[in-house]
Amino acid sequence: MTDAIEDRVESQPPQVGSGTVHPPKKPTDSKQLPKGYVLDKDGKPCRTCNSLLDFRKAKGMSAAAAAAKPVARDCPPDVNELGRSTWTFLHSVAAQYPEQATPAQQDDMKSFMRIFGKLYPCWYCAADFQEWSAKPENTPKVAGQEDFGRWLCDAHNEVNRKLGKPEFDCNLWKERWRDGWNDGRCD
Ligand SMILES: Cc1cc2nc3c(=O)[nH]c(=O)nc-3n(C[C@H](O)[C@H](O)[C@H](O)COP(=O)(O)OP(=O)(O)OC[C@H]3O[C@@H](n4cnc5c(N)ncnc54)[C@H](O)[C@@H]3O)c2cc1C
Repeated sequence: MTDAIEDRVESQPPQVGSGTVHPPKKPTDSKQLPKGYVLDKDGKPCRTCNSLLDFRKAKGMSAAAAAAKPVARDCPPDVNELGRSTWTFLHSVAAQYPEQATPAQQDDMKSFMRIFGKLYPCWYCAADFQEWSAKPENTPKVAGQEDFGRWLCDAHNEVNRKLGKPEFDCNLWKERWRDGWNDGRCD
């Protein structure tokens, strides 16, 4: 590992706009950044760490212009689109996971979640997820579909709580992600 990479990995990523937590390496004028705006590990604007609105404002657009500009569908995701797509993928993986997983499938799932936690492309989301799932009571439950689906629902609810969103009723995870709602609207 080169010095430059070591430095980047070991240094705390910068957060500006929420009050200076860690100064960016390439100084940015924090007064121009929206409150709570998160920079990437190199101190540059980070699209997958922020809402599109804040990303636009950080690039100098007024709040009104940022809100009024249409959202093109074929652009890189912001933190919300990335999150929605990722949860869709993860809950769908849970919905297809075997009811009783073999030891090899359980190992695969544990590895997958461990690597997922390292690679998720919103650095502070990934860090919080890794910290939560490293606690003994929160390690992935991979024995079978019900276990894993409920564990994932709990993980998602942890993020919902952090963001001040309502918790999802985990008794309903299969209706939401596997079978469709009992009222038939997904048929
Ligand atoms: C690992 C991870 C960590 C994240 N961390 C952050 C973060 O730190 N900060 C941040 O701003 N964003 C974070 N996000 C993104 C965030 O979770 C949301 O995806 C984003 O805010 C968009 O939310 P949403 O309201 O569209 O619905 P989402 O939360 O994306 O949910 C999509 C749909 O899933 C269903 N759902 C909701 N909760 C549950 C549940 N518990 N179990 C099963 N189904 C459920 C609902 O039908 C909902 O409409 C993270 C995403 C992931 C995958």
